[in-house]
Amino acid sequence: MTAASSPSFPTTPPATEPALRLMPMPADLNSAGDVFGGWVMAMVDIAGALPAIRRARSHVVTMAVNSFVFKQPISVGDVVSFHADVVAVGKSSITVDVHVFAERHPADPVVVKVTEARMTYVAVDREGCKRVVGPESTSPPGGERPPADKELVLRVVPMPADLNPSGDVFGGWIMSMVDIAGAVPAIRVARSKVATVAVDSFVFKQPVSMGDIVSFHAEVVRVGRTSITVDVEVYAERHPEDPVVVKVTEARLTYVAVDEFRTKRTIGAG
Ligand SMILES: CC(=O)SCCNC(=O)CCNC(=O)[C@H](O)C(C)(C)COP(=O)(O)OP(=O)(O)OC[C@H]1O[C@@H](n2cnc3c(N)ncnc32)[C@H](O)[C@@H]1OP(=O)(O)O
Repeated sequence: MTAASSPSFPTTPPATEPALRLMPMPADLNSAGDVFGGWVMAMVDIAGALPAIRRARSHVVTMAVNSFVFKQPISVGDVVSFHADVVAVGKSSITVDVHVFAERHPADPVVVKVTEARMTYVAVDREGCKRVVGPESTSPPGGERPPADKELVLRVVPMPADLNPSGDVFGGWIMSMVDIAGAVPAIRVARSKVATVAVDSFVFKQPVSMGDIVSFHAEVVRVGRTSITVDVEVYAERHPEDPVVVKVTEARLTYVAVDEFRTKRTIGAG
């Protein structure tokens, strides 16, 4: 691949899996009540780095923001998908287009394009010195495969603030992300807000480490009168030089459909 041409961004989400998929929280809002632009910029930077790391098979540093356009605001409750594609590879640099879509209004879901950006990263060795990007590897990551019948609902990269004193990712972080992940399909089925009523089972099978790309796959396994039970499986992709995927957590949670007064409501009843 040679130098990147002018950005040409899609207006609808591509069929490929997103690099990141997140649900912003109230702490991510600005004073106007929309998601803070700095949050979007930070997530675009992380999302763009992921295919760059895979292509480089090493760590990368962000060299430049070539273009960045906020097309629509993002709101709390949106499920935000960051799609990222390598568009050019130089001697040590990798240019990535990131296009961001928000799914909103669970009662009548719509997907809107919210941001598009072009970012350039430089491959670095363990000492932080730039290195030449080698030939592309076409082999997929080794290890386990996420189940085809469970939807990828969230994909997140934990940060140093999410670590416990042992240096692994804090179990509470994983539990909160599983809770959010399970709520995504539950909200779609309920077509309203939901409240978590129970964690039916939760098993930490492997630790999650800094640098892992953590994917949350979920499937609705039961719909009752007011409740929705969801299975969530969590996989971590690690070791960018020789990527491998491991299953780290599995859980079952139950949510209850609630109205605007937080009172339970019958699913499917208006
Ligand atoms: C998004 C968040 O808010 S997460 C924050 C943490 N969660 C909360 O704050 C929720 C606090 N809990 C509540 O507000 C209430 O318990 C509600 C609104 C969720 C439910 O109201 P309740 O009157 O307690 O509900 P009730 O006992 O009738 O159970 C409702 C449904 O949940 C199911 N349920 C209740 N307890 C459990 C349990 N331990 N395990 C599995 N399912 C359960 C019931 O079987 C019932 O399902 P169905 O209607 O499909 O047959």
